[in-house]
Parts: sequence; structure tokens; C-alpha cells
Amino acid sequence: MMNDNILKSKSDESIDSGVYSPTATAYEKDEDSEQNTTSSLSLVRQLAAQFPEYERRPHMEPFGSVLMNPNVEMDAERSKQDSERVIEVSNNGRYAKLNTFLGKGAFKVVYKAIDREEGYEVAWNVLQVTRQEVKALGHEIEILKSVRHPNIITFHEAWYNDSEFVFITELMTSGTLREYIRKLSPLPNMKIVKRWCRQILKGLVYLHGHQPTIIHRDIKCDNIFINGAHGEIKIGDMGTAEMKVDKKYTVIGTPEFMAPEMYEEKGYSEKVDIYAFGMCLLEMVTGEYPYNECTNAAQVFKKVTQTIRPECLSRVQDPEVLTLINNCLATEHERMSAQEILEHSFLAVEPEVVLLATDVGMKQLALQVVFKGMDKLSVKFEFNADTDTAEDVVAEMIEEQVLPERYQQLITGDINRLLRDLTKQQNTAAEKIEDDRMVWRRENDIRSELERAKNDLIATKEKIVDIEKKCSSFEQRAQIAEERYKDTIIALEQVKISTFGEPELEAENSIATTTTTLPITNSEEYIPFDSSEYPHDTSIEKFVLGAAAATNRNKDKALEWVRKLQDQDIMTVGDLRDLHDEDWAGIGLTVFALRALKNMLVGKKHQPRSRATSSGTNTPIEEQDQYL
Ligand SMILES: Nc1ncnc2c1ncn2[C@@H]1O[C@H](COP(=O)(O)OP(=O)(O)OP(=O)(O)O)[C@@H](O)[C@H]1O
Repeated sequence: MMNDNILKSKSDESIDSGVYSPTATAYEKDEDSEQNTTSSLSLVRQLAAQFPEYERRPHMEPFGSVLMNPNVEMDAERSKQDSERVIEVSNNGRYAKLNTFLGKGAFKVVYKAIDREEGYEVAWNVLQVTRQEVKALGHEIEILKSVRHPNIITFHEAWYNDSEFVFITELMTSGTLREYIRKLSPLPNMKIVKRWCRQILKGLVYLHGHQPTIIHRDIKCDNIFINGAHGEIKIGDMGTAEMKVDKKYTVIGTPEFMAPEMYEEKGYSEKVDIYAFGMCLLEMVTGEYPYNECTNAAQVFKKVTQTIRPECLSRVQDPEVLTLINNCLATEHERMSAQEILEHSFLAVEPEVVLLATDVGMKQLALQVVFKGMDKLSVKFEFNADTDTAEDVVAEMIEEQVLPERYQQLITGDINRLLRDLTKQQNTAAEKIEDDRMVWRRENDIRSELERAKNDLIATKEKIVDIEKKCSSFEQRAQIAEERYKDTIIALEQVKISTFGEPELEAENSIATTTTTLPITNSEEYIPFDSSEYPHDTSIEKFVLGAAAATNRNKDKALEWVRKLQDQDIMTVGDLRDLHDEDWAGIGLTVFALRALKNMLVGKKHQPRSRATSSGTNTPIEEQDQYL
């Protein structure tokens, strides 16, 4: 991009690779370059005819990957991971290239670097070129070195290194204007657009006013860079710039931004930069790439040469902006110069009143009317907020011709706004003091409430401990009472037993269902009895009658027992002896009857105490049994 020849070869490569890139292209046809046989127009037509099917790349994509060193991508990826470090140093030792990748275009890759002499950061641009191509660059480098303007990226130094052409330029922190427009989504407001336009135009005024005139030839939002911190705008990518000694003929630039006369063979002037500026303004206010509706270069070419405007122009709403863009896209002669646009009412700077200083009471003010962007006009004056009025002071300055009359209303309004802001500030300060006091009082209240709550908490905790203590003493007492209750029950049982005999008697009302319900034998109540009286084969009838007699049961009762036993196939004493404990329960006899039989079997003799102690009436046992 440093030289048209380079560009030609680059664009040829692009064509060969079958990729159309909407970036700067050049087709040589200079007045003094007669060796070039192909006319620029026919080249473009050729392009249109040969590659109509090639899709135009989305303009946001990084261009030119076909020209890139494959290691670049890896370097870039690596640089993201590593912390910043020096990876290369220029031969003179002044510039140190860092591993921080800034971006890449169709032609160059850009890294961050350090200028060790000045101690500031710079951009290290790398271009893949041949030695022959480098030779032709000398002239261009001279142009770039001579350019010094706050709105043009400064060119510091260049050298050739193997197959690389390296040049050091000023570093821009926030990338290109195109990238930045996307960040201000949906669209930058008009104040920002105007600020950007003023800076771009100032750069163009400088280039076009240079002796000899310099034509940039590739003005587009991709080639305008921004320092976001201060909203500073600079024109970059001066590689296509060319001194205008006479009319220029080289077809160079980015199709969408190239004025129709650039495609023609009649020559063009610095007004091509104004045309491109118009397209930039269109992109700023619509957020759309001009001729986005076209899918290839040929379509763009066709529309431009037929003066068909980009579709997005119809979406420009501000009539002033529309008029300005239309003027930029008009014929070369109709187009305004950069200086004229700068003075256009759309971009005309409006004054602003700024407060320089104030006394403590905010009464005695030092004010200044500043015409931003117009370095010449600025008026400082004193203002007493108690005695002066904005209307009087401004009228006085107009009378003395310190200020142009057309700004009277605007400046008066600005001063009044500033005074209102100051009063607001004072009120806010007073409110703040009152607020602080309130906060302090409230804080105090909260603190004492907190203290009270704390004390309550401590007292409650103590009460809880007390209650817990009481509870545990109640528990102990309950346990003791329970123990006593159990002891009493046991004692009661003892008394019952000693008074009424075995507790099993109470079970006489029920049929014994388990062996555990069988009464415990009490040695005091039974007299040993010889079981040998009843050998195994003794009939059950005989045995039962014996047992009944031994326990004073009547015969009927005994026969009832016999029947129940025989129902269970128990016919002999042997059968009875063979019974397991659980079988006894299944016979269906009363607990008393069972015990009488069992005792009889083991050779114990029942001796009812009641008989010995009673006054002739039956014991409860007997009564129950008889009842049963
Ligand atoms: N001076 C700079 N400061 C910071 N970043 C830069 C600078 N110059 C270039 N870059 C970054 O490197 C990228 C590639 O630069 P540039 O677009 O100028 O390359 P190019 O090969 O000339 O591309 P093209 O011709 O397609 O516009 C830019 O998009 C930008 O992100």
C-alpha cells in the first residue's frame, strides 16, 4: 500500500486467489507511466466481467488473510495469553516490538512497540514486500515523514528487514473509527459525529493545503483511527497518499469510497478525498457500509459510474447532514473543499461558557466563552452572581464587539444555566450538611436501640439459663417420683400377693393364651407330691380327677377338663407330658386348671392357703374357678 506498484501486485494476488476484498486497490495509469498498457477503466471492467460471482466480503471481517504470514495468527493468539514482552528490537535499538497484536489489514500486521528513546508506545507496522518493491518506497516515505498534523497519524521511521518492510507510526489506542462506531451502538449522536468530522476535515485541510498538495486517496472509516480517552481522531494509512504535482490518474482506493472520476481517465484532484469523506459521514450517521447492497466490486463500480447513490443515503434523516453528504458526492466541481465544509453551518462551532474559577461563596466567578475547535475565539470575563445578570453582561460584550451578536441568546442562556448549576450545587451542599446531620442523629438512635436490644438479649439469655436449670431439677424430681411410683407398685404387688396369693389368679377370668401367662410356682403354696403315682400310660381321666381332687375341684369341673384334653387327643399322662409349653396354651383350659395339672405332673401338691386362713367362705380363686 506504500506504492501503487505494490498495490497492483497485491490486488492481482487477491484476484488470483478469487477473493474480492473491499480494500484499497490500484490500477496503474499515470500520465508519466506509459509502460502500463492496460487502461484503468478496462481493468475495472475486466474485473467486473471476470469475477461477477465473487461475493463481496463482509466489511467487518479482517481482510487479506491470503497475504498473511501463517505464523501471524498464532503469534496473535499467543500474545493474548502471554503478558506483554519484547519480541523484537529494531537494528538501531530504538524500537522494541511487543507481543501485543493490534490488528491486521489486507496488507499489514500491526503490533504495539516501545520507543525506547522517547519512552512512549508506538505502532510497529509490518508489510510483506519484495526488495524491488521496497526500492520504490523511498519517495513515499519522504512524503510521510514530512506530514506533521494533530489529526494525522505521525510517521516515525521505516526500514527493510528480510522480506518485511517495517514502519513505526504513532499508536492509536481505540482502533479504527469503523470499529468504534459499532461500539456506540445503535449510532453515535450528532455531537460526536460533528466532533469527528471537524477533526477529519482539519486533517484533510492540512493535507490538501500541503505544498505540494497531498491526496490521501483511501479515506474511509477503516483508515481513520481514534484515541477513545479524548475522542481524538487521526487519519492513518497514508500509504496511498500521493503528492499532487498535476492531475492524478492512478485508480486507487476502496471501490465504495472512490469518486467516479477516479475510475475515469481524465484525472482527479484532492476532491476525491471529499467524496470519500462524504461516504464516511454517511457511515457515521447510518451505521451502514455504503453500497452494502452490492455483492461485488463490479456492481459498486457500475453504480458509482452511473451516479447511483448508496441505498443507505435514503435513511439519513437530518436534512443538514443529507445536504452536506449530497454535496460531497456531487461532481468534482460542485464539491466543497475541506475548509468550506469545516465552515459549513452543520459543523460551525457553537460557543460554550465554562467556569474557570470561583470564590468560596460561589459569588465571584471567572468565566470564559470558548468556541470549541476554533482556537482563535475565546473571551474571559469576571461575573458577580449577586450584582450582575447574564443578559446585561452579554449585551455589554456584544456592544463592545467582543462577541458576535448572533450568539447573544445562546451565551446568555449558557451563563444562566451555569448560574443555576452553581445554585443547585450550593443547595446540594447545604442539603448534604443537613443530610449528614440527620444521618448522624439516626445513627445515634440506632446505636442506642442496638445497645438496648443487646441488654435485653443478655437478660433473656440469663432467664433461659434459669429456666433450663429449673427444668432439669423438675426432670430429676420427676425421675425420682417415677422410681418411687414403681417401687410403690412393686410393694403393692407384694402386699397383694401376700394378702391374696399369686397374681395369676387375676388372670383366671381369661383363657390362657401363652405359656407366660402360666402362674409362677410358689414353693410355699405347694407341697411336694410323688409323680410316680401316675405312670405314662395312666388314663387322662384318672389323672385329671386326681388333680381336681388335689385342688378341691368338683367332679363336674374335672370332667370338663378331661373332655377338653381328650378333644386335643390327650388320652394318657404320657401324652400330657409330651406337650410343649405352647401346646398347653392351646388346650383351652383356665390358667388355674393348667397349673393344677402341671403341678400334678411335676409332683407338687396344691395346698390352698385360703382354706387354712379363710373363715369358711371360698377364696376368690375358687370362686372364680367355680364360676368358670
Ligand atoms: N497506528 C495504529 N494504532 C493502533 N492500531 C493500528 C494502527 N494502525 C493499524 N492498526 C490496527 O491494525 C489494523 C490493520 O491496519 P490497517 O487497516 O491500516 O491495515 P492495512 O493492511 O493497511 O488495511 P486496509 O488496507 O485493509 O485498510 C487496523 O484495523 C487497526 O486495528
